[in-house]
Amino acid sequence: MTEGDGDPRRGPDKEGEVVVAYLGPRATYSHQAALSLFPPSPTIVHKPVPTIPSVFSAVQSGAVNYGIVPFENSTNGSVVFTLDLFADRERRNPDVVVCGEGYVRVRHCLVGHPNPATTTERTENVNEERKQHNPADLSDLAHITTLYTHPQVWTQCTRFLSLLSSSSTSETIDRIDTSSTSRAAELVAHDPSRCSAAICNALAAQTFGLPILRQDIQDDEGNETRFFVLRRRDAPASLPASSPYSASTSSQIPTQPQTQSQTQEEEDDDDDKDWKTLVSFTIEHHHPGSLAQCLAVFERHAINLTSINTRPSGEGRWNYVFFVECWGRRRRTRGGEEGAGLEGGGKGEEEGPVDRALRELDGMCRGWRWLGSWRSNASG
Ligand SMILES: O=C(O)C(=O)C[C@]1(C(=O)O)C=C[C@@H](O)C=C1
Repeated sequence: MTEGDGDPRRGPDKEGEVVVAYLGPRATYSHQAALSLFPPSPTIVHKPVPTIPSVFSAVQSGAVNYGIVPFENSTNGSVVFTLDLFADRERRNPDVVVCGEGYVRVRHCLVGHPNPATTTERTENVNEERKQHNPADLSDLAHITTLYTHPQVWTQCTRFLSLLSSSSTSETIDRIDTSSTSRAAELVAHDPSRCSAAICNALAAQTFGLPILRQDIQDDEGNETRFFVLRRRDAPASLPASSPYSASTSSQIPTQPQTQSQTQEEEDDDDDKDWKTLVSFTIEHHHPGSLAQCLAVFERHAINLTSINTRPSGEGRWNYVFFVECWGRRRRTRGGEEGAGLEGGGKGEEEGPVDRALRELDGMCRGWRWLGSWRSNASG
């Protein structure tokens, strides 16, 4: 594996090189997603960038081939930073689409400098025993006055954080948001007061030379985050063959014998099963039923929705962009502008249910955007 230098303007230098941007610095959960979706090889460059917006802009500008962004967490839901970048109110990332997904187990640790008042060689053993026998005993963490982590993390660790607050000797423990969990560890490693701690993963603790004070502090043992792989819409639609999740390495979709009662939509659906699509649209808010009519389009084409999200559209108060994720894939992706008439078809690709649904949606909403279709990699 080669590590990039963190400059989002640095693009693919060598022919055949595939550059994958992720939220850095090293060891973030996004980095872990990047490593599992694009396993290290001489042609893969994993490139840390400082923020989630910089992952989008590196993909949009073509500085990198792919970008990895968190989309939702099993404990606390949607990653609003990512949704806002897809909502793209300022039209900064019009060409960014999703082309893959991956899941990462999220096991948080509290990392930081040990409490000098309770840390001698002898007391360390006592502390260890105390932690094992009574996990609620946090008296060795009484020196912590400031916590750093990514904003998505606080509500994944509510139980531990309330225990920590109630056993703290300081009046309040300040919580400071950071751009990523590894950045939190980096800040704590350089904190001369040694009274701060970060919530991050075990690899980040090791990377920044910090002891792990508590392990597995997330509320849910099975805590997991789903990440998207981004590409430019004019780049190849699939992940490189080296990715374990590329279409060429996934099991082929079995061809089902057509039964007499199978409709055209059901037949198309078989071809596109295992694929997911993300679409955003805006509606006329003052028309009763306009959202229901847009959603009914998917039902008419027998398309199962898997999630719905909203974000403020930025066009007046209480107006929203709706995000619909559904099973199936868009087959026709070339040509004109989204939401202002329909696009031309990809060569040799017949329309499928998603194409037909988008055609209908076009006449029903104010504006819409296809945000990508990809082969699902659901963790079950
Ligand atoms: O900060 C990181 O390590 C990230 O990769 C970001 C992120 C997120 O934004 O959801 C990813 C997974 C966890 O849910 C917490 C933080």
